[in-house]
Amino acid sequence: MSIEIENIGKQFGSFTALDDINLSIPSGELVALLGPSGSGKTTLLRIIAGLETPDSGRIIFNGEDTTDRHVRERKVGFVFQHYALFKHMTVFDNVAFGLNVRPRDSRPSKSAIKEKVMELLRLVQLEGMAKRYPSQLSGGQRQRIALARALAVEPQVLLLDEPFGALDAQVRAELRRWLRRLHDEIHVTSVFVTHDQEEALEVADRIVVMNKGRIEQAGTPDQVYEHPANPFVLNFLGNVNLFHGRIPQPAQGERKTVSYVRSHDIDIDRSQQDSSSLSAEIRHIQKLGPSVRVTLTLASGEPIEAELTRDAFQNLGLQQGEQVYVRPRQVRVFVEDYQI
Ligand SMILES: Nc1ncnc2c1ncn2[C@@H]1O[C@H](COP(=O)(O)OP(=O)(O)OP(=O)(O)O)[C@@H](O)[C@H]1O
Repeated sequence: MSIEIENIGKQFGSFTALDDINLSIPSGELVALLGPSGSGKTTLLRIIAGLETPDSGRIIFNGEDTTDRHVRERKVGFVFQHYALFKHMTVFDNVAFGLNVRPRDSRPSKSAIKEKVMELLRLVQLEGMAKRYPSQLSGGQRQRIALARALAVEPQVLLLDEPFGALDAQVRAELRRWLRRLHDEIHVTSVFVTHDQEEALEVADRIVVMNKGRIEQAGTPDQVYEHPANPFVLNFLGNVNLFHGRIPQPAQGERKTVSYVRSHDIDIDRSQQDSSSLSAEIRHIQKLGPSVRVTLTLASGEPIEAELTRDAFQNLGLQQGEQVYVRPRQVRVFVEDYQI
C-alpha cells in the first residue's frame, strides 16, 4: 500500500510540531524518519496511524483519503519502543490476540489462527517459544514477538516507533539486520522512527531527515550521506568539523561560508604533504574499538577532530602533545543553505 502525506500540519497550542509535511511513500518501501528528539517524528507516525488528527493536510492510502478514517479501519500494525506485550498471556496468545478479538463473523477458525501464529513465530525465528510468557524472553525476543503480533492481522502498513530503542547496542544491531531481511521477505510498506543515524543508514530504503517539524531532506541512505542538502543533514549524519571563512562571490560581494569536514575524511601526516596540509598539535587520543579519535588544535587555535582506523593510528605511532599535519580529503562548503 502506498502512502501520500500531503501538507500535514500540527500544532500543540502555539508550538508547531509539524509544518507542512509532504512525502510520498511507494508501496513496499521501508522508510526511516530520522531526526533529533522533538523533531516531530512520532507525531507524524501517529498521524499516519490515525492515532492523532492533523490540523491540516491529508493522508492518502493507495489513492484513498484516510484522514477521517478510524485507526481500526486503516489496517496498520504497530510496534513501539516499550514492548506492549500482555504479561499474563503466553507468546502464542499474544501473537493470536488481534485475530482472537475480531468479531465472530470475520474471525478465523481456531485451527486457522493456530496455523497463522505458528507461521509468524517461524518468521520471527521463535517457533519454540509459543508457550512461554513475556517475562521468560529477552528484550530482543520480546520485540520480535511484538512484531509477529503486529503482523498477525496482515497490516497494509507497518509503523515502528523506535522499536529497538530500549535494547543494548549489540542486540539492537542484530535486530536491525534481521528487520531488513524480514522486510525483504514480506515487503509490507513500513515506516520506522529512529534518532539513530546508523540504524537508519543500515536498514532503510529511504531516509527522511526531520528537524523542527520540517523535512530537511529525503533520499536513499547514499544520497543523504554523500550529498547532504544542508549543514543540518551533514551534521546529523556523522561527526563533522566546521571552519568559518569568507569566499568572494562575484554577484553578491563577499559572503560568509562554513566549510565542513567529516572526522573520518581527515588524514594525519608526520610531514607536510601539499598546500592543503595544516600544522596541528595533538591534544587528546581516544580509542573507540576499531577506530581512534584524535583531537587536535590548528595553528589558528581552532579545534579539529580526526577519526583514524586503529591500523593507521598504530602505523603513525601518534602521541599526545606531538606536532603533526592534518589534511582534509573532502571539504563541503555551504553558503547560507546552499552547498557549492
Ligand atoms: N500531546 C502533546 N501535547 C503537547 N506537545 C506535544 C504533544 N505531543 C508532542 N508534543 C511536542 O511536539 C514535539 C514533537 O514531538 P514528537 O514526539 O513528534 O518528537 P520526536 O521527533 O518523535 O521526538 P523523540 O525522538 O524525543 O520521541 C515535541 O516538542 C513534543 O514535546
